[in-house]
Amino acid sequence: MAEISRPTHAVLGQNQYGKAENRVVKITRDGATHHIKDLNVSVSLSGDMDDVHLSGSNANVLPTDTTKNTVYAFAKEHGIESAEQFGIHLARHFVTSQPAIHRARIRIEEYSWERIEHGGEGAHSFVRKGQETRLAQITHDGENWEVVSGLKDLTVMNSTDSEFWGYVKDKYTTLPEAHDRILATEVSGRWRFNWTDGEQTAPDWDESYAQVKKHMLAAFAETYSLSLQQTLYAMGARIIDNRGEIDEVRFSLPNKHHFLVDLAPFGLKNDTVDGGVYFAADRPYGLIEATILRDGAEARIPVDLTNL
Ligand SMILES: O=c1[nH]c(=O)c2[nH]c(=O)[nH]c2[nH]1
Repeated sequence: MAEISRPTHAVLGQNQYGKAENRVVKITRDGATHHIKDLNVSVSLSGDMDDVHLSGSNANVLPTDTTKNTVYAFAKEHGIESAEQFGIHLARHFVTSQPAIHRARIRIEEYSWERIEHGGEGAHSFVRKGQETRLAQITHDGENWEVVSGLKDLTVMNSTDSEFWGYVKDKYTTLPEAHDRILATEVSGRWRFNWTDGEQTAPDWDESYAQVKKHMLAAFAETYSLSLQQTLYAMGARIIDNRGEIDEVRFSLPNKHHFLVDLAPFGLKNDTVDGGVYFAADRPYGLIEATILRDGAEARIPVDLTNL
């Protein structure tokens, strides 16, 4: 092979590779009753990959095509118990079976389906749930594990019990103070587990997810809100206080503004008191983001959740 000359001033930095967005749908048959797991799995591997970048030798490269095949083969051979468990299994496989691969990161989006209830035969018809997308990211370096679970696109609204006033006013401030407003957001959240040692019993991933979502929604509903920031903190703190397996929570919450429409030109009074008519603005939107940590824990979830 011809030696490729190296640029003199260039040094290879962080690199990773793998097959992104493997869409895998697994049907499990239990007689006439079927079950669906519908995932989007992205594999990212790193390790001794200098040669492939610097000299073009592929001797250490497990093809991305193989990583794709592994995702499908594992779904068939081992099934998909939960996104987290499937990701752990894949990450362990890549790191332990390939000497040149020292770190595997598996990202999974899970789309949920619910059964179509009908009078006919069989239980094999489903409708895609329009609610949130469940997320999981599993990282393994041969020794430690990091599992971050989450969700996105969970839209929630409180039609009262929200105020926003007492804020700083400068010469550009026009926002009227609100003593009864709509509070709506599309929750994007991530939470990091303190399970890092593969020898220790792993959490029940599905139960944990269900409980985190329950606490998050209960805190949203039950918090009398003086700002979306306050509601966000209440949501995160409630998770930390109720779920001992979680050390860190991060939220990115767009404030989905609802503005009372001025109906005075039509002789109509429009206020919140007797049920208002609102304009639901899609942009621009306030964007409120924060991390809530267990006391003493280290922040590891990226600040920008689009990077996870
Ligand atoms: O809950 C809110 N937090 C803000 O920081 C803010 N800023 C704003 O204009 N409206 C709101 N609402």
